[in-house]
Amino acid sequence: MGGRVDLDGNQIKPITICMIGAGGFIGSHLCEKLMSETPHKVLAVDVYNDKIKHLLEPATLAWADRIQFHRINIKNDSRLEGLIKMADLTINLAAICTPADYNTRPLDTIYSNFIDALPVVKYCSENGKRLIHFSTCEVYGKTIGAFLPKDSPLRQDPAYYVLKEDESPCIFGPIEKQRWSYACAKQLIERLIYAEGAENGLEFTIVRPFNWIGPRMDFIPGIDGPSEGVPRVLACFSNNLLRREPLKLVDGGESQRTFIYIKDAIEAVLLMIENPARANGHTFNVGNPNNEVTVRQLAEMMTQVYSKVSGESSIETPTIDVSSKEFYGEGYDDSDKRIPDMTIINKQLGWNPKTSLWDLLESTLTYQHRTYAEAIKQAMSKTAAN
Ligand SMILES: NC(=O)c1ccc[n+]([C@@H]2O[C@H](COP(=O)([O-])OP(=O)(O)OC[C@H]3O[C@@H](n4cnc5c(N)ncnc54)[C@H](O)[C@@H]3O)[C@@H](O)[C@H]2O)c1
Ligand SMILES: O=c1ccn([C@@H]2O[C@H](COP(=O)(O)OP(=O)(O)O[C@H]3OC[C@@H](O)[C@H](O)[C@H]3O)[C@@H](O)[C@H]2O)c(=O)[nH]1
Repeated sequence: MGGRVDLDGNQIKPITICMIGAGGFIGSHLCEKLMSETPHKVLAVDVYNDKIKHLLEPATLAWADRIQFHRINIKNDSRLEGLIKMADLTINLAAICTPADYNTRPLDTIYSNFIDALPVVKYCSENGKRLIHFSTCEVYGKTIGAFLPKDSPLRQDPAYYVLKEDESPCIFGPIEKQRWSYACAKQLIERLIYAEGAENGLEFTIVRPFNWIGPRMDFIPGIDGPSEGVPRVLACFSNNLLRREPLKLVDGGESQRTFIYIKDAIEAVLLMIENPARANGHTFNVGNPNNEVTVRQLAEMMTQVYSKVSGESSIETPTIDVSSKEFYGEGYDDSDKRIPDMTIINKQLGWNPKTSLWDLLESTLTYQHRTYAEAIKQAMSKTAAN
């Protein structure tokens, strides 16, 4: 670890990072990377720590003196400012960020993504601390192309769908489509952070993740999360595959997404952490434009990959269609297509994603099978016995 240098050839000095939401999917991978490959210290803040337990115990771990867990709900805990003051950099990951919540718990969603983030921004600004804030690709909303006639040739023109940090508009649906409560709250906190930078000199970086996926994402309903819970698509489809039930395609599975392997994305975050002069004042798309699929194609690929890694044949009817109203309830809406432009992150940090969709699904579904297959079998035989 000694002699590590940044992109400009300068020695990297160890820093202390206050990581809020460190116990979540992205936080757990970021903590792992920081512990295994850097000398930095982490003050890990979250209400849960199950996903980072392996980094906190036993006390004999090589990095034991570099990571500390603080069980804090940032909504109402006065210890937060002290931790931000102790750190050189704050990374805010805390949020409600599963689409099933946006239209069913819009108040919690808006409070979590805007109101609860306000003190974090304020403490960083007042104490002259650097902030890396996690926003989302959802701030772009729908593409301009989505409003063109279905047969318009302009739909093929990247100018109408590639999402650029410094050019693309943010296009949300009407207020009664509460799906956009999340995107809108994230957009406003981005604008506030930007304004703190412009008016009060806050040193900030905004990250817009484009569907990062991998091990430890969300939960498997009825195993390590509520049976009626609806996680993001990777965990929904994993759950269906593990239970040998059809994968549900919302509104025909026509929406398009680009998926990036969590480990590629974490490389980008580490570059931001260690190259402040290149990252400050910027908003970065972090995604993999080469991994675009429709949700239907994702379902088909996951079915094939799962069959390979589990050794089980796939079921006769691998997918079924379901309406968004049935699946998510009233007020759901969707982003049609999400291709990140990579110019800015490439220029500032020289970063590019590496892992193909097939490869990232193979390693992720191998993890899902190893972690959950036995527990699902037991849970299902218990239900059958009752
Ligand atoms: N995973 C993605 O592809 C993706 C895409 C776009 C944006 N993001 C953003 O990245 C961030 C992290 O996402 P993730 O996928 O790791 O989600 P996650 O739900 O796994 O992690 C969020 C963590 O924040 C914690 N948290 C929430 N509210 C808190 C509070 N009041 N006090 C303390 N801790 C709290 C949760 O307990 C959880 O561990 C979020 O801001 C999300 O909006 C993620
Ligand atoms: O079982 C399912 C689950 C989901 N889907 C569809 O799959 C697509 C992807 O769904 P996800 O649950 O991963 O969530 P989305 O990509 O819509 O939003 C995500 O984007 C970026 C982040 O800010 C959040 O993590 C989340 O809002 C959507 O079109 C959804 O309707 C299904 O067809 N079936």
